[in-house]
Amino acid sequence: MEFSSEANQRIARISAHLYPPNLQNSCLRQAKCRAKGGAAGFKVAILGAAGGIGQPLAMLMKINPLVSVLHLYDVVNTPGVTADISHMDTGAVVRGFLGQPQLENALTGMDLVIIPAGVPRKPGMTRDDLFNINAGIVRTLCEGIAKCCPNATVNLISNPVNSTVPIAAEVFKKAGTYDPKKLLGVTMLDVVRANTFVAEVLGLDPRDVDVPVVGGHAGVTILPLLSQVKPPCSFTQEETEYLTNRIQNGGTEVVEAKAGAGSATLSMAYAAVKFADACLRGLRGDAGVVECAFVASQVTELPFFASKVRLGRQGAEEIFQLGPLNEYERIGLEKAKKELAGSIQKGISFSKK
Ligand SMILES: NC(=O)c1ccc[n+]([C@@H]2O[C@H](COP(=O)([O-])OP(=O)(O)OC[C@H]3O[C@@H](n4cnc5c(N)ncnc54)[C@H](O)[C@@H]3O)[C@@H](O)[C@H]2O)c1
Ligand SMILES: O=C(O)C[C@H](O)C(=O)O
Repeated sequence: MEFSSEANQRIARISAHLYPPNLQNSCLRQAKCRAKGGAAGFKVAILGAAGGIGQPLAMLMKINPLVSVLHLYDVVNTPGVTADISHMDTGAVVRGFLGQPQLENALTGMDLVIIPAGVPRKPGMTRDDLFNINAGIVRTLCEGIAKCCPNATVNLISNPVNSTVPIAAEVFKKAGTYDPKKLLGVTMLDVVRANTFVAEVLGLDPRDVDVPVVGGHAGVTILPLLSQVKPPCSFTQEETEYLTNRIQNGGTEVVEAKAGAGSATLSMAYAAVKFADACLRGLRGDAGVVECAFVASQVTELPFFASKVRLGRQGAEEIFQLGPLNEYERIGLEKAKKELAGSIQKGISFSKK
């Protein structure tokens, strides 16, 4: 087979990694066609793309018109997932990368890296029980990001988010590439759940409801600000307690319902795409893109905290204060900060070992 340009040679090399010889020609043909017709847009990598979140997330990002190139990386099964998703007749060019030797190629040139790599919970576990396995996975992947796409925005999904975000920050600091505006822990699922549960109670369409959820992403660190719900409304004490408890335990509700088969994947993929799309609109320069995320923060005395952030060309360009809290929320905030402090410190200590 002859390759006339450097781009074709690259496609052929990738194809040779991913496909048996009889499929390499068709892969090359497809990639060439897509590359020629490829729309202007952002380059996005998903790390952990063959997993329960990764697969539907990859499918939804392939539909996103802001994405021109979609890299799917995992330690297993990416050839199959990539072949499958690449048949969708949408604009993004999809390429698969399998295993650690291909991590650098997966990351080079990316604008946005989304990380759902790592093990999920089983019933009876806390998110912190995932620390021992997921901390090392996140550290390795972030070392790759620091080396190959140090300016990329990172959306970190892997649990425990309250610790993995501090780990990522330490990796980037060590590499000299840390930009706090570009490292975002994904807490969007808490907001998605809060909107849904609050809408149920109010008898509204969830698309018309906006609930800020601040703090972190585990148990009592998930703090819905029900006094700031839009449209403005009020709740009885019983409703407040029911909603706060359901939002804080939404993840556990799914883990128990799945009975050993993992945690939230489909609603998480939806939430991850909603958040990634907001990041891409910010990168494009759209005005007024505001979402909740777990970021480096001065909103409290803790070094990281989830709150509303304005997403722009530089990432989280503005971090909003919490606004007025009622007594119930002030008590919740103190509990959240106490637990968060330990989880953040655990992540930082892991990275300094
Ligand atoms: N932030 C959130 O709101 C939120 C919501 C749901 C799940 N999660 C977390 O997301 C993570 C993934 O959940 P899932 O249900 O998709 O799990 P999963 O086991 O179905 O998929 C994880 C994928 O990661 C891959 N992986 C493992 N090690 C890797 C490595 N070193 N490099 C690249 N890929 C690697 C696995 O091969 C697998 O395909 C879990 O930690 C889970 O707790 C977070
Ligand atoms: O609950 C989990 O373990 C997964 C995730 O963090 C969730 O909130 O669904």
